[in-house]
Amino acid sequence: MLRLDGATVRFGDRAVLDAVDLEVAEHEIVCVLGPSGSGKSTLLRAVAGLQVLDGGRVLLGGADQRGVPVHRRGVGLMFQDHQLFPQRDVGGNVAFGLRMRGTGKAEQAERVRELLDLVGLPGAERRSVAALSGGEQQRVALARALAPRPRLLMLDEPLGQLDRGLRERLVVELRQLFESLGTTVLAVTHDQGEAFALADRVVVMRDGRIAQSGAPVEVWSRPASEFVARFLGFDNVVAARVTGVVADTAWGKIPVPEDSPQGERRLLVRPGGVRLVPLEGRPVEREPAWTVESRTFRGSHVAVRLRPVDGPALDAELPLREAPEEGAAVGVAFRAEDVVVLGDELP
Ligand SMILES: Nc1ncnc2c1ncn2[C@@H]1O[C@H](COP(=O)(O)OP(=O)(O)OP(=O)(O)O)[C@@H](O)[C@H]1O
Repeated sequence: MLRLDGATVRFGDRAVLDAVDLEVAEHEIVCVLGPSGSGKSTLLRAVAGLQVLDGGRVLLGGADQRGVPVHRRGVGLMFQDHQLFPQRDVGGNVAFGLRMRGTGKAEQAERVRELLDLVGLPGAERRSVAALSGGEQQRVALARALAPRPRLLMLDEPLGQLDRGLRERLVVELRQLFESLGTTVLAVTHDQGEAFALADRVVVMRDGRIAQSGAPVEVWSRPASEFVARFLGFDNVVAARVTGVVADTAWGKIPVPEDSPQGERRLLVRPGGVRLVPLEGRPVEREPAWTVESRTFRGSHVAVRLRPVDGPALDAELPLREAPEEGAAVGVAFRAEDVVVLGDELP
């Protein structure tokens, strides 16, 4: 459906998109994720035809889009601030793309009715958009983008301004809607939760390049690099020397999965993979105690920060009944399946 081939955009001497290769298959939902300024919006704009490439190609359905204007690309766009027309009612907004294409009045009305049903606003045609809540405006913007049946729907921070509860509900609705319609979607967001809930595949960007691409569960469980791990909020990263299935670190010897990269590496320990073990009966000189520096109740678990005798702090996630008091001395063990030996950063 969509292919980017070495797509490059420069502002001055800085490549904001740096030879990006990306494919999106028909019916696939791809979310581009990355910190502010990593080039996500520029990528969308390049696909839409709002940004000219300095190098490489954008292909839609196999056809090079060089010189093809925005309205001829057959893509639907939905931006963060909705950009609804305040002087038009809901129906007028949803019908916009259809009017532009010269669709007949009766067909427009039928399609608008169908889309408002679909996005959960049945019968809202005559309502004023100014009187809608943020979530309702978002639905109208979505209906408007879907009305002309675009072959590719592109969303830029689609739920950006809404409050968290509403976002979490809408993201589930969006996914169900796109699945039932078979819509091909390319979305960008800086919110990992949103990307992981919505996407079949996530693409993590850094400085105009793709740092990792894969199914949500794959990226979550095996971040490719320290950058991706930290971007996903994993802070338990430590230098390690890996030999076979054991890593030597400032946190002691840590078991690692079989077939892990060997030698001098960075190592990620997911907080859920830290276990506490009783100190009694253990030779203290071999297994020095850790101190519980802080504990924070997080609802479903307790986040415990542990400090070794010498070395960086380690975060653990424990069930409430297992969480020790602040200041307690504990022993620590690691589950190999929650340890990831990180790959090298891209050059
Ligand atoms: N027209 C422009 N002229 C100069 N620099 C630009 C222009 N548009 C974007 N940039 C720069 O390109 C970089 C990437 O911008 P882009 O909007 O693609 O990032 P982003 O990942 O979408 O960020 P955000 O999450 O903050 O929207 C930024 O550093 C931005 O300042």
